[in-house]
Amino acid sequence: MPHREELTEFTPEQYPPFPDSPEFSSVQLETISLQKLIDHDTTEEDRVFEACKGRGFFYLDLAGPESGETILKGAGEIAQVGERFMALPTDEKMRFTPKNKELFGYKMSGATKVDADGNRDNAEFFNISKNDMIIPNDKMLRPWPQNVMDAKPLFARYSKSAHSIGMLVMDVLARQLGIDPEEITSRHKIEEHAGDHVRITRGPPRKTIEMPEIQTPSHTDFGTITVLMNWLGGLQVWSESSRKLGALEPDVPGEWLWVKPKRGHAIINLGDAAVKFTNGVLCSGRHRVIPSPAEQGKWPRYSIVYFVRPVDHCKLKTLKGKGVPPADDMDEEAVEAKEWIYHQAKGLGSTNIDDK
Ligand SMILES: O=C(O)CCC(=O)C(=O)O
Ligand SMILES: [Fe+2]
Repeated sequence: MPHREELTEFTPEQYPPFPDSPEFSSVQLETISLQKLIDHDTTEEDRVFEACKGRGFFYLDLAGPESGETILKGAGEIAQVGERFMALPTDEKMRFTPKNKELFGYKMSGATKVDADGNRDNAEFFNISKNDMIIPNDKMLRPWPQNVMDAKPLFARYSKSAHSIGMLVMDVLARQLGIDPEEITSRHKIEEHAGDHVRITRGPPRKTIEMPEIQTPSHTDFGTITVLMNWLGGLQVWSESSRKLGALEPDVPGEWLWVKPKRGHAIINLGDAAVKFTNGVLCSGRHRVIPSPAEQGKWPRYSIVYFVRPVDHCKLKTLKGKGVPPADDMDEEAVEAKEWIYHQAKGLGSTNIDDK
């Protein structure tokens, strides 16, 4: 295994700050304290509810609780695992492409269409299944690269912490909406198989000042809630919130606004399953990733995402609650989460997922 000195790509201590220029207009997001949510601070609970009904994105201050510290420290350690994996030859990485209608494994750069003209993305990512990381090696459902196996306890710890943070927020939202919190917890049991994964993304340094490349195309996340850690700019959100699911391009007029990385904080955003559960009361914000701005663009960009998703065999439907407008699908047999996520991913132009 290479020594620490050989890791040269993920060097957050060297990154210049996000440019302070009106050219790079950024979005104002609320900052919520994880500690206050754990303490059931009602003002903080109201604030998180408002943020999730609005844009569906907020910063989460991770300082204090053990789960927060695990994410803070663990994200950097996972990025180092990612740097080692991304440095492997392409043939080696392609041994881990997704199978079985799942999104776990490696996606090479260019595997996703970014627009109707068929232009392609230019970031690679690797998705590591939560379930395989939290069970003994002989029970795992697929092979993993040696450097992921070497860091399995780290992935297990990270997945459990991110999942618990996501569930804490969802519990607050359920109570605010009068949804029985058990309807949410039973659909997100950590030990049950789900599409949850840690995603390590690497985007290459920017080629030109005009930055025409798209690292991750315009999308809303498919799952319930996402815990994102990044160190360089590049993430953008669409200025207007929209609750329509699926389209590649924003369907309401607006503009892309930068989301400044904030040290010590995760960026939390809701996904389409949260919209579905609440019949559109909660919002899954549309976002994309382009190369980092100005001087920051000289570095390859790493991000570490954890997607909390409903368990494979639960029903994806509107839940009952006094704050949830009734919907047609409330009492009928609904589609199962695994199938629903597969179709959402296909609809986004992913060509690297397979139904075999
Ligand atoms: O890299 C980022 O900052 C965001 C990535 C993202 O939106 C995703 O992987 O769904
Ligand atoms: Fe995303």
